[in-house]
Amino acid sequence: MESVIVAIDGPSGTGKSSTSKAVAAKLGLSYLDTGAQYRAITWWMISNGIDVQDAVAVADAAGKPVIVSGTDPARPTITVDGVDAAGPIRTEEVTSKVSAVSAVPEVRERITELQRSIAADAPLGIVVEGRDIGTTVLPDADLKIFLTASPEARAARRSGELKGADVVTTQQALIKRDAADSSRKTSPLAKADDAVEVDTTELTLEQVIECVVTLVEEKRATA
Ligand SMILES: Nc1ncnc2c1ncn2[C@@H]1O[C@H](COP(=O)(O)OP(=O)(O)OP(=O)(O)O)[C@@H](O)[C@H]1O
Ligand SMILES: Nc1ccn([C@H]2C[C@H](O)[C@@H](COP(=O)(O)O)O2)c(=O)n1
Repeated sequence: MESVIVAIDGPSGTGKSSTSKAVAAKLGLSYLDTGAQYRAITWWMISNGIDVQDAVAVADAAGKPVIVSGTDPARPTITVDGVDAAGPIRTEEVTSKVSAVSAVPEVRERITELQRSIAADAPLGIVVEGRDIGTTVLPDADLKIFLTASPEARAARRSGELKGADVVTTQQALIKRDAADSSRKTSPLAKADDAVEVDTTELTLEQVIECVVTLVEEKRATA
């Protein structure tokens, strides 16, 4: 079967990771969480005492950490300089600083290059999820999906994950991060012109997965 490249973009909490992992597992494809890579470089900056608001310092250090992503959808991994970073990259501190670090062009250049080489090496194809995959990283992807959901639905999903987190505070934090990610100069969060938009507000995760699997199969059938 022909290799297939699927790009899944969208704001925070729309279901990109859950959907991408499940679709990749069902179709026997590799999986790449590009948000984890931006979180990993942010964690490295914090751990090395770099002021993330100092874009020049972040740019100067952007080439230093060695980031390795494992692409098995059943067990995605991420290491920084050989250290497992899966836990540390999910802290509140990293979440609050990742938009500043990922807005620095030198960071994006470095991570984009890494993403393209991982996608090119995937033997049967890959599902890559993020914010700029369809527009910038893989503009020739076979299928582009842009997931959306209302801020209320996204906040409710996230608060369910972060046990006991206040929904209003969670919603405000999501909106703030999306605004920063959408307004940066270099490859902002955006829907590609040829992406299929799927509003997940009223859909279960299983329905979204089924919808994307069908779109991939249709694409393959007409290729
Ligand atoms: N359609 C859905 N209905 C209900 N819950 C969902 C749906 N899609 C995802 N979820 C849940 O919402 C939460 C966030 O999903 P996920 O991490 O996949 O979103 P994301 O878009 O990758 O977010 P981020 O960009 O912030 O990493 C998870 O707990 C997931 O199980
Ligand atoms: N392709 C991407 C993926 C992610 N980012 C940045 C912006 C996000 O706020 C952050 C964390 O992503 P998440 O783990 O929430 O998916 O990483 C980006 O700029 N480009």
